[in-house]
Amino acid sequence: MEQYEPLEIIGTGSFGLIRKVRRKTDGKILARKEIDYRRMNEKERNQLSAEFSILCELDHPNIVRYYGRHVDKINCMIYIIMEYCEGGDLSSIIKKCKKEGTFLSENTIWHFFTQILRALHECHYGYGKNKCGSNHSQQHITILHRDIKPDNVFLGSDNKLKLGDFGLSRKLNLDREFAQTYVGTPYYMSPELITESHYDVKSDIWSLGCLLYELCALQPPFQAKSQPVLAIKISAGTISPIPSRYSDELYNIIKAMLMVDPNQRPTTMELIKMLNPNKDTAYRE
Ligand SMILES: CN(C)CCCNS(=O)(=O)c1cccc(Nc2nc(OCC3CCCCC3)c3[nH]cnc3n2)c1
Repeated sequence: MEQYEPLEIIGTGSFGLIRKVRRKTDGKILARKEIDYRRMNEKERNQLSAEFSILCELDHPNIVRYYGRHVDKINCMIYIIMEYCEGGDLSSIIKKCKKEGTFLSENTIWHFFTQILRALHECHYGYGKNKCGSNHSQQHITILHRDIKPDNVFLGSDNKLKLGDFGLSRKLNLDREFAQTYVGTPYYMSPELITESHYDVKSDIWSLGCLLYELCALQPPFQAKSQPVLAIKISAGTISPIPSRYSDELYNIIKAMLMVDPNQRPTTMELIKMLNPNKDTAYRE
């Protein structure tokens, strides 16, 4: 018996669609990603199973919660059940500011940044939660999100930000090999991807820098009409100043994350310490 009542479609993507559903047992509203796996090639099927194994590891208040999955063999559909975020995505919030000619307050930007940073810290340095009973013990795993952008950050009903859509993420095994192929949003593509096409934790930091810049300026730091020109701007790494209403501290953190040399970019731990220099409990809830 289907335990979820389908409601309206929230949005569609390359994978299929995401729909609001109501759980019949307790009426809880959830989000369901619906994928027709007939249309998937081998690589996409592998990426999907990689996404599942990653979703099982992650359990954090600032990461979209994963409730489980169902395979409907008759209709060749795969369903991924996740937490529904009623506040919509950050890209909608940015669009609304642009339309109204308003800016986000510095407080709101720090509040948003701190939460996305905690989510990314969990991905980069968290311990697998093996919620799906996979064999490893509490072992350190590194998960690269690889597609951090305003469309993938949602506002939950607890008014907390949630990093979502690990559809392109990668689990790095212990020797931290580089994830080879890069996919994701060209705007937020890091310089090292343009040159050597290696992706690692510092590439997520670059994308986080682009996101923080866009929360301030309401537009990405690097823009161009064509990919080659965009690549040149990204490799040069020169950014226009953010609106003067924001503090130097905010601009300095953005500049640090947008250093062309990945080694000069801070890790999530260093960023957390910058945000809370005195307290050492910054990364705990
Ligand atoms: C780019 N957007 C403007 C698209 C319009 C759609 N509005 S919106 O701002 O995402 C929006 C509006 C209201 C509620 C929600 N809640 C929500 N959305 C998800 O995914 C959205 C989906 C992601 C892939 C691309 C298509 C959209 C969730 N995934 C897990 N929990 C989710 N909760 C989102």
